[in-house]
Amino acid sequence: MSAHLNAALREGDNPELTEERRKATFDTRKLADEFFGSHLARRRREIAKAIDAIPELHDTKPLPFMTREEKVEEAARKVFTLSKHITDIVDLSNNRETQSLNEMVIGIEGMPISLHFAMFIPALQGQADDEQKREWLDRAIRMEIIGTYAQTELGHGTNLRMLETTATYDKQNKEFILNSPTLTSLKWWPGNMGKSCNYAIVVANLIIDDKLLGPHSFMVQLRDENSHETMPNIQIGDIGPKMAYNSSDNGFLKLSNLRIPRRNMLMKHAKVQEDGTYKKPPHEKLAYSAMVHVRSHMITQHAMLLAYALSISTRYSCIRRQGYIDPKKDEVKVIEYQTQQHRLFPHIARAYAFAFAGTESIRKFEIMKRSLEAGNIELIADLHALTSGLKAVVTYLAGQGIEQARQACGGHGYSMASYMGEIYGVGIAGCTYEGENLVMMQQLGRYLIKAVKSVKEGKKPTGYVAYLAHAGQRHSLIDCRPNEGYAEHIRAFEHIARRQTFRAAERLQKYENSGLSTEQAWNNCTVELNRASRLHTRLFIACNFYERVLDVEDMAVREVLEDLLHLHLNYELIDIASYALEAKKIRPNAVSLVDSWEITDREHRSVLGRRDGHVYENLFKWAKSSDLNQNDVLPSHKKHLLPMMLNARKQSKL
Ligand SMILES: CCC/C=C/C(=O)SCCNC(=O)CCNC(=O)[C@H](O)C(C)(C)COP(=O)([O-])OP(=O)([O-])OC[C@H]1O[C@@H](n2cnc3c(N)ncnc32)[C@H](O)[C@@H]1OP(=O)([O-])[O-]
Ligand SMILES: Cc1cc2nc3c(=O)[nH]c(=O)nc-3n(C[C@H](O)[C@H](O)[C@H](O)COP(=O)(O)OP(=O)(O)OC[C@H]3O[C@@H](n4cnc5c(N)ncnc54)[C@H](O)[C@@H]3O)c2cc1C
Repeated sequence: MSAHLNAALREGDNPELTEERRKATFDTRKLADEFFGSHLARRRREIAKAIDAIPELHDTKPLPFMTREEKVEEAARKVFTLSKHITDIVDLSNNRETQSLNEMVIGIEGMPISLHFAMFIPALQGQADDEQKREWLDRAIRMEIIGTYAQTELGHGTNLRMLETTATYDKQNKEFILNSPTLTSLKWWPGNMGKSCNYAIVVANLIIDDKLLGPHSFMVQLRDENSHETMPNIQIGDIGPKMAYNSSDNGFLKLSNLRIPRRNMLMKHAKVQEDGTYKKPPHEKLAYSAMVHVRSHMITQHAMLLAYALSISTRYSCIRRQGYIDPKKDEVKVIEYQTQQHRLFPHIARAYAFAFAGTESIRKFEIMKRSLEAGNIELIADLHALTSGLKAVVTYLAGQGIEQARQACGGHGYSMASYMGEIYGVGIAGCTYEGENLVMMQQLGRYLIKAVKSVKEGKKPTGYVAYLAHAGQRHSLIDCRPNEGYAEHIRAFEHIARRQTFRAAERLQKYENSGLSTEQAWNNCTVELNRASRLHTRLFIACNFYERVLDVEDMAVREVLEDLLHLHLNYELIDIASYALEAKKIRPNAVSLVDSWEITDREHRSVLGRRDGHVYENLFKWAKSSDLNQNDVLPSHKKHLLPMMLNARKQSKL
């Protein structure tokens, strides 16, 4: 490719990076079109330009230099400023555009209305009936009210059936009485609940006539709409600092026999009539729809966090020179080391693979939503299984990739100037929220076991589990030759996933036959089952990547994506079996592959990942701006250390 076509080339950049960009074999804009989809890629460029022109939307100082209070204030200031400009910049009905705007302006550390958009509005859309939507959804979209999703409690997050918050129906007054009967029943963790929100969808166990009917969703007003003071019978507050996400006020909530009208239970699916008659939802788990919504969107978000970390460390690896490969020549860029390439490139391939899988999971969610609107509940189980597996595998592997990217930056990677610590902290939170990863793996495990049972009954499952019914002709990878093309790799993947799934199913059967209870037998097999879920999900990601690459029209882009696909399939197979690895072809395109993510410096917030590559002068500038450098001698030094030393000196003179 001729250099002038590389959109990332600019005058005045660090020559080390310019040299890299001149080597690109493809147009980074065209690859960005594939990574994001051409509409979003174009819109992201327009959004970045619009933000450049509005100084109030820029960070007032680097976020790592701010205290928690300053971060919370900064996020609130930006949300307010954005509210004046947002409709000029993005189409509010487009989730991914709005998400990109948030990432560029506010960043990844949280903001006062994260949960409002991530769960409060989706829960209303999925669970409120038409009349309730008219009452709350429109106001929520206009941001007249700000809400959150309050489900997790101090004592229970995973096991939703044991939530202790109760909603008892009082027929006489046609009200629900919401109560937190114990310390462990306090709602704990909901984002923005501590200080920012004035409403919450509270998940509570419904009780009618002393009968426990399971978790249901209730609209609760937390604060006065004018004074923002806490409403009577409610206690709320912030749960304190966390590993990351410290711009967000995750909160606690205690409800003391709070009375709310009957119509505050979200009644699109389950219903409670005035006389207390209960109508079951058409699918038992429809009340969990907001979680499935978030899980299906988490895949692209975590692909992006991985992309942030990798573009920082790939660019930095091309300006960092250290050591020699040929002692007669200059010190080399650290990217030249085979180990550095091995450390970074498979994760670059994964970032692309995850982004494509994320686009697919969002597409599947939209299809399920439309079919549900038409009264069809068939797709719910498939989507729950798919998103449970993807959420768990992608958040875990992305976290590993971010940590490798940090280590690839050496000492400077440990400074917050790189921003790696925050990206990692935010990334790994995804392993826990929206369902702890190992628990979500078991949800997919249940689905796989059912599929095995149906294969054994002579049926042919369809969709993502169809491969379980294919007779595995080969029993060992020894027969598998990579020169038969990528389809052969996929078959090897299928073979490994199928073998593990059958192994787990057989072990489960053995324990069940031995007289153990279903639950005990299940617990004895969960390591094997989770392994099967992990392999199944990695097969899905690989397969989706393969099919996606076949669709690419631009030949230069297709070629580089095929290089990544080749690396991905081999690396993943090595990770799950033993196989050959080929990473050298990626080297000339390394910087351009990360440039294609078109992450702006404003969005990166990283000195090491600067697009222009001028790292060292800016690291020095960064260090000088530390609060600790504002005084030559720190007050704390004068107060504690200096007297200590003076005292020691005095003592030694005695
Ligand atoms: C920005 C984000 C901030 C973060 C926010 C949060 O974290 S918010 C808080 C996030 N919190 C969490 O994420 C909490 C995580 N915990 C949970 O989601 C659930 O309690 C559970 C899924 C672990 C178990 O639930 P359980 O004990 O009720 O169920 P079970 O295991 O006995 O299975 C029974 C059947 O139900 C099926 N099924 C289950 N879920 C779904 C679904 N969504 N759809 C469809 N189906 C579903 C399952 O497949 C099984 O089907 P089968 O095989 O019988 O045909
Ligand atoms: C940053 C962040 C934001 C959050 N935001 C929200 C929010 O907005 N709203 C909200 O309601 N909640 C929120 N949460 C809470 C979150 O959803 C829960 O913490 C999460 O679902 C995990 O549940 P837990 O804390 O009960 O973990 P636990 O279940 O206590 O997990 C502890 C360990 O037990 C294991 N374990 C538990 N059950 C099983 C099982 N059945 N089989 C095998 N192993 C098991 C897990 O694998 C894990 O190793 C947030 C959490 C975080 C970290």
